[in-house]
Order: sequence, then structure tokens, then C-alpha cells
Amino acid sequence: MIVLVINAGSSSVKYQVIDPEEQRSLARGVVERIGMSGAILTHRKEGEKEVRLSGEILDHKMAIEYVLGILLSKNHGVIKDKSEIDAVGHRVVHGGEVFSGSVLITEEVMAEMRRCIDYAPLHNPPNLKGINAAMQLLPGVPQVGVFDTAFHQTMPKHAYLYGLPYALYKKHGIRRYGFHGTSHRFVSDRAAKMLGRPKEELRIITCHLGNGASAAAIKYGKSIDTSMGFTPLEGLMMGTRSGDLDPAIILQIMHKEELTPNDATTLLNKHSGLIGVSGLSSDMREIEEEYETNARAKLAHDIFTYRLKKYIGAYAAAMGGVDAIVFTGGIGENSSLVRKNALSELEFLGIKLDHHKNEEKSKGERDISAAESGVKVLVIPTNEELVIAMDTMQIVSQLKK
Ligand SMILES: Nc1ncnc2c1ncn2[C@@H]1O[C@H](COP(=O)(O)OP(=O)(O)O)[C@@H](O)[C@H]1O
Ligand SMILES: CC(=O)OP(=O)(O)O
Ligand SMILES: [Mg+2]
Repeated sequence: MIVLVINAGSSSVKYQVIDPEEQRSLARGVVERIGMSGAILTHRKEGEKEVRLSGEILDHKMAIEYVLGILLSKNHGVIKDKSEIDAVGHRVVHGGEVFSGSVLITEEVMAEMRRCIDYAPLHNPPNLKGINAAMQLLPGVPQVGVFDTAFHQTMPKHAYLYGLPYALYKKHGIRRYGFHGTSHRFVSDRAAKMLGRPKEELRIITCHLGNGASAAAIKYGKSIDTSMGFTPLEGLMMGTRSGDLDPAIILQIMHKEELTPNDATTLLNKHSGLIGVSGLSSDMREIEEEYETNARAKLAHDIFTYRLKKYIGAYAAAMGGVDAIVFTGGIGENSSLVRKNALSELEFLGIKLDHHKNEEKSKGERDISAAESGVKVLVIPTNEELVIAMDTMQIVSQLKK
């Protein structure tokens, strides 16, 4: 089986061609600068060198057309005919309260997704554009939606409601939804497998640390709390997003700096976090390069890890204990300094790193806890695209029955 996985953002489309039966990726890439001058397609066929093409790509449909073109091409392609694509799996960021699992995309599902636009005005419209484009370009091919919010639909009410008038929840759906669910689900399942224990027995804290970052408390296989909220802005500090702050600050800076709601949204989402504090970069690698020499880079890093530590403590409390902590995402998988600082002085919770293992530059799944640690500390590379392809395969094979 061949599944095309699509993650459509506002000006980019990431894609991957996956054989879910073999759990193998055949090709992957990204189209960037859609609708701007000088769009770029970066494509890599498995086992080959990356290629870059540029052109004018006006919209998401053209982007996916371009992608299909390269997938069919003689030199860099992986299929001979469009009909070899059995299904398309789409990342959809916001599924509201309607979607607690992946679904076959129908007209009704599309209508529900459109209703969720209000909740995720930055994310859902491009996701829908990607779906519409794929439907037009691959007519008759089943399309599946996999939601960032779905895995967190198991949170209890006391975890997902804010201390706001209850009517706002009823009227406008104001509540915590949580995101990165596909990743939290995948790495918590992998963690249980690594530990050789059923997930129904385990309390796991998963830390997805990429450009966006979130932590989740997974108790006995279910998400019971997570740090992102109504939108992906809440919780941990991120590359360009503030994470938690006193909401009164927003009103105050809008007033003092004469900002419109749009300006404030941009300030909090694009100019805050690591880049805002350091004035240097949103990229953790660049922050770490100057950790010893640049006080603001160190400060940004320290805020990042201090806040992560606080969430780990909070989620251990929320679950009445913790059996494993998982680090994933570009930062979680690669930064030994983030892992070391976030877990420092947590011995009282039974958490003890093996510093040698933490520093090892290996890729892949690994246990980096000390032998005597009561809590396992695991590094597990995430693979959201594989999960999307697997869910897509499962839903499509049920269709055939
Ligand atoms: N070796 C490394 N050390 C520290 N940070 C790293 C390393 N490699 C990648 N990162 C960081 O990972 C982040 C990107 O994570 P990734 O999961 O790829 O992002 P996205 O959320 O866009 O998928 C960046 O901040 C990058 O600096
Ligand atoms: C929902 C979200 O924050 O996604 P990303 O990490 O891809 O920005
Ligand atoms: Mg990622």
C-alpha cells in the first residue's frame, strides 16, 4: 500500500510517501513560500541526495500538483502512475470536540472542519486547502484526517476547563484542546513497548520539544492533561511562542504599545519565546552555541528548561507518580543540555539521568536513565507522518471490508 501524507501549513506543504505495511518512507519533502515569489520544493527520495527546485507556486493546489510531478518523475520519483497512490492522509491541527480519532474525510467531515476554523484560524484553513487540492488532483482516492487534538479528547473536565465563566465554554468552545497528540500517542506507545509493559499500567510524561513544544501526562494509556491549550500558544516556552503568561500582560501591552489584536497575536506567536528573550534565534542549536558566551542566550535556555521542569513536576503530581519520561522532537531528541537541565534536582521524584548515556550522540530509541533511577528516562524519535500513514491504512482497509 502507498499513502501520501500531507501536512499543509499557511505557506508550506510538507509531504511524505509511506508504505505503512512495511513502515517505510519512500520519499519526503516540502514546498515552501507558496504564494510568494521564488517558491522552493525540497525533495528527497529515500537513500538519495536532496534535490531543490524553484518556481512560481501560487496556491496549495499548484504545490500538490508540483509534488505529484516530482513523485512521478523519472529521476527523483517513486511511482509510475498517480493510481499507485492508494490513499492520502492529512494532518489536521484542530478537530474541536467532534473528532477523538482519525476519520475518512467526507462532505460532513469537511463541514465540521470548517466549523473548527474559528478555533484555529492560523492552522485549519491551510489544512483544508490541502485536502481540497488533494481531492481535486486525486479524485476517488480515499482521504483521511488525523487530528492533533484527537488524542487529548480523553482529558477530564477539570483538566480541560479554564477558570472562566462556564457559559464561554458552552457558547464559544473555550477550553483546553491540546495539540501534538499524534506525537504524544506515538511516543507513549513506543515507550510502553521499550519497557515491555502494557501501557495500561504506566504513567508517562511525554515532552515533544520541536519548534512548537508541549508536554503531556499520559496515565494508563490516556492523555489526562497537556500543556497546550485552546491554541498551540499555551504551556511551554517555544522557539517563537511565549507559552504561559499572565493574561493581563496582553491587555497591558496592547494598550501601551498601541497594538491591534492581530499585532498582539503576532507578537506572542512569532516574536516571543527563544527568539524574543535571546534576541538571537528561535533555533535551539544556535541558542546552545552561545550558551556559555551570551547571557541572553543562556537566559532563554534557562527559562525553557525551568518551565519544562515545572511541567514535569506538575504532571507527576497530576498522575500520583511517574514511571517514565520521554523526550522527543528536534530538541528533545538531540539536546542533552535541555534534558540535563530540565531533569536536574528531580532525584526526589526518583528521576536520575545516566550522564554518559545522555551525552551519547546516537540516534534512535534509547534509555538514558541511571540503573538506579526509579523513573525511566527515554529518548524516542517521533514520527507523526508514519502514524498518519498507519491510521490512514487502517481506515481505508475497513472501507474495503
Ligand atoms: N543537535 C541539536 N541540538 C539542539 N537542538 C537541536 C538539535 N537538532 C535540532 N534541534 C532543534 O530542534 C528544533 C526543531 O525541531 P523539529 O522537531 O525538527 O521542529 P518542527 O516542530 O518544526 O517539526 C529547533 O529548535 C532545532 O534547533
Ligand atoms: C500545533 C503545533 O504547535 O504544531 P507545530 O509544532 O507543528 O507548530
Ligand atoms: Mg516535527
